[in-house]
Amino acid sequence: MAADKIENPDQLVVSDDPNHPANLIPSLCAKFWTLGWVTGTGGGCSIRDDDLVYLAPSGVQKELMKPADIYVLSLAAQEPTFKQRTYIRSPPIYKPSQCTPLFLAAFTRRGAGCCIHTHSQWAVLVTLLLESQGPGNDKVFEINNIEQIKGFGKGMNKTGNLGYHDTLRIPVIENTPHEEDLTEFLEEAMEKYPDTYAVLVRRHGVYVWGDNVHKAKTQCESLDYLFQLAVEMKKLGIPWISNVTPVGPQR
Ligand SMILES: CSC[C@@H](O)[C@@H](O)C(=O)COP(=O)(O)O
Ligand SMILES: [Zn+2]
Repeated sequence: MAADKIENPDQLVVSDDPNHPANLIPSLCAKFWTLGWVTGTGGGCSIRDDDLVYLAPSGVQKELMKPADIYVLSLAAQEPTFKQRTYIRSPPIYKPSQCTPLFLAAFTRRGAGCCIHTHSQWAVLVTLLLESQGPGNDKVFEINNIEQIKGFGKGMNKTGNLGYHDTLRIPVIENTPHEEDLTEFLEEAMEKYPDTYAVLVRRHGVYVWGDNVHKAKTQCESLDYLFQLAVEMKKLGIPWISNVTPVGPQR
């Protein structure tokens, strides 16, 4: 529905459907909280339904959010740079998530339907391990020959998922004092790694997106599994990249 045709914006966040974005954001964040992804108000999640983007408020306990707390904006109604954002629906007592411009980058530059931001300690530890490998800004997490890599799509406009022997690459960007200043770095990483579905933020966490909620969640869970595994592998002195020879028919 066109944004200017919406008569009662509050109705945008009222639905009996558990899969409605205004219900899903709170229920997903409650699940993510149990994984340590969105504790202490950090992290979050946003969902796009066609032109409408559903967002959480800033600085709230993300696991306790209610549908009535959700912001809604129309992508078409924004000015081209997305710097001055207007909302169709704003809950009275909050500000929108500081992660909003980063979520919007995933929606507009990648056509994503959902973007998840976690403060998972595994993600942070991976950035610290990469940092300890020496100076240089061009850090990338790389891993291959692990079954869970199959949880990732091959990339934008590509069909199918990565294979067991493929190398998964996740770029790392620098953290900034203000969340929205990360946007420029995130967009640069998206351009440099056109097939990536995630970007790590040094000493902060990770942004993961997908074509829809199911894919974003699958990729975020797969990545967290791989980050944890990678930390344990490092402790055991096992490299993240191995030259296992493929066996069986290659398809
Ligand atoms: C614990 S403060 C974390 C924030 O600075 C930010 O990184 C974050 O993840 C959440 O921002 P928010 O504006 O609450 O949605
Ligand atoms: Zn954050």
